[in-house]
Amino acid sequence: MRVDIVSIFPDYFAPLDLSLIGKARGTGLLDLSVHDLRTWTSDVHRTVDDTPYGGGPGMVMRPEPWAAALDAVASPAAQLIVPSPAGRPFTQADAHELAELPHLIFACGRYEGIDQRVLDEAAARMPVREVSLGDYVLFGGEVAVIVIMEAVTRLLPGVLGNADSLTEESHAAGLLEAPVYTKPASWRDRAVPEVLRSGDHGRIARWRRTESLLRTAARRPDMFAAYPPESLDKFDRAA
Ligand SMILES: Nc1nc2cc(Br)ccc2s1
Repeated sequence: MRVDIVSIFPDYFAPLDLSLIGKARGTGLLDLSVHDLRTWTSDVHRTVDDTPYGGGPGMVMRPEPWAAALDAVASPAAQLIVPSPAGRPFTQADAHELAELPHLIFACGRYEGIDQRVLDEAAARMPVREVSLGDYVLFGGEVAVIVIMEAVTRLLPGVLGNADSLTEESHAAGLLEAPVYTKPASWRDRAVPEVLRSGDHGRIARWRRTESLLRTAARRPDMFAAYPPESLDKFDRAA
């Protein structure tokens, strides 16, 4: 997968040199380039913003540098991802979709955002997704891109050592993950649920599914309501 990130703060992406994303870059699973938007400015002050038409607070990112940047990094297979508080909610399903794509371009907005014509112009040549990571406002899109890059990269074949982890995790099957435990069997007088130490894999699977359903019902009624009723098995805590 090829990924191009355009930002006025390229140093924000140093974390993408670390851990499994850094390894994916090293092995060639991920071809990631980070670009400074100011590369495509033409004035001595390398200006990327200006005052908003219609008035209002703050500044808006100028279209010209963005148009030149996108022209420079685009490819016929590229899709543009723009984190925005006004975007569609980003979900695990979106992460799976993006993980299948050959080329992602991330545009990191700052200030009050990017001139809308940049997105309109881009949409004439490639799919454009404005995505939100939650109902809050950040200083810019950089942190959101790091989050999306983690969610997507871990789904790329070969990145996670144990691909099985992807089947059990939260949101994988439309449910939240069951609680997890490790040694010691008893810690500060708190014991690991006996079923998990029973060796009875059928019981363990039922217990985990029940815990997932209960957690989802309690913490994410929206997800629980969307869970297909035919998939609901009886709550069997006597697993
Ligand atoms: N939650 C989010 N806030 C912001 C702010 C800016 Br400025 C750009 C992108 C995003 S995504």
